[in-house]
Amino acid sequence: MTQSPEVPPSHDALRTLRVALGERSYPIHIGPGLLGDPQWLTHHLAGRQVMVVTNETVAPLYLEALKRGLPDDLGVRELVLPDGEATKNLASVERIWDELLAAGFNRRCTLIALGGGVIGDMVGYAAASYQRGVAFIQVPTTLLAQVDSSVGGKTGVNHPRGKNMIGAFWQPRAVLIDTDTLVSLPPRELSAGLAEVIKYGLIRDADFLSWLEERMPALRHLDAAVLTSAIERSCSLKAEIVAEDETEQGVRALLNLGHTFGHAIETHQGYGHWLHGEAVGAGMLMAAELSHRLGWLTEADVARVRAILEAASLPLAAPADMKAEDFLALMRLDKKNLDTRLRLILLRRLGDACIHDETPPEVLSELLEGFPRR
Ligand SMILES: NC(=O)c1ccc[n+]([C@@H]2O[C@H](COP(=O)([O-])OP(=O)(O)OC[C@H]3O[C@@H](n4cnc5c(N)ncnc54)[C@H](O)[C@@H]3O)[C@@H](O)[C@H]2O)c1
Ligand SMILES: O=C(O)C(=O)C[C@@H](O)[C@H](O)[C@H](O)COP(=O)(O)O
Ligand SMILES: [Zn+2]
Repeated sequence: MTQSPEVPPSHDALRTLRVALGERSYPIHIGPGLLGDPQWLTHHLAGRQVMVVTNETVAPLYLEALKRGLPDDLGVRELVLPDGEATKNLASVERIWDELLAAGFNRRCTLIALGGGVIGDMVGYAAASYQRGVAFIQVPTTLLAQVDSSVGGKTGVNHPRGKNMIGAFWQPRAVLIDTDTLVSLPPRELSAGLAEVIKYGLIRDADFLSWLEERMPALRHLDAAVLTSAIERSCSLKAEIVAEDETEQGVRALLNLGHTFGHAIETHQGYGHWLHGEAVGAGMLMAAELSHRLGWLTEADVARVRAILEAASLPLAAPADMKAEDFLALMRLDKKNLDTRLRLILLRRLGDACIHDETPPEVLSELLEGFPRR
């Protein structure tokens, strides 16, 4: 991951990072006012057939601005889907396939995902599967999508029995992060995004964790400079991990801290009641508590995890209607598991995560039974 020479001198506030994946490498442009500026999107189009896919919340806010950043003579197609995690399913992907076929799109088409992680994951999967793979560009408009889901090429949809169970690794051609889009983001969604930002500090960067602890009020007040630095650091850490292990054979699994518990919560709730970031927030506290029970984190470490999650206004308890057995049944289906062992991402220290498949079942059960409910 390097600073790219593509940064034009006119954009002082602009940063460009690179995800280094050989011939599939791509830039992540980060800065204010990028939507609508023709120099960022045009260059990454595969050909003249372009479809922007977004949702009914994001379209009125940013679709026109995005289209101003595309050549006038393209006749860009638009598809506006319903909003919500509950729509992240194959039926929505089928709608995208149908529109592409109806418009006569061929293998040189480009899909542009404009929205949060739900749109990004679904459009990425539609791109991965349409005619066995076409180009796509991520234009993430939530904090969560800007720091996490738009980078790294995990695409897919939920199944009623399990989160993200159907999908593919398929990298975008570019990621365009216009930080101005965060001004319209509801506070609850901002907090959800902060969960994934905190995750990077917990798994790999203790200095970043301390930096975040000091700046949580500024982040929650949408301080542009602080938010941009947090986005840049998060993308940089994720790009580094993805470049090392694109298809999660090893180190990439660390990005799943809190997710084994969090995905169980989302699936149990039927998707969309708890936000992904909220479920991951509670899941990271569960992982921290378990790491303490295994003798790795101190009580003071766990208190720090709880405090930063609380400062980000994230839940510190699991759903009231979820029993330990509900967690265990869903966790057994987790994609990280090999054979019959549960594989969890735990913390040896703050800033140092590990993959662990030897948690004694009674220790896990005690954690699940004793963890607070709300
Ligand atoms: N592929 C990955 O690596 C990866 C990583 C993390 C999360 N995810 C997935 O991402 C999804 C969560 O993404 P999310 O948190 O962005 O949720 P989301 O896509 O549902 O967006 C959250 C809400 O914000 C709205 N919205 C989007 N941009 C807005 C803006 N600028 N102003 C106002 N409202 C806006 C959306 O319409 C939606 O209502 C989950 O499905 C999760 O599994 C994937
Ligand atoms: O990019 C990754 O790798 C991640 O695990 C990032 C996670 O934040 C994200 O929620 C991802 O979609 C989870 O992937 P899954 O393979 O556990 O479904
Ligand atoms: Zn996540």
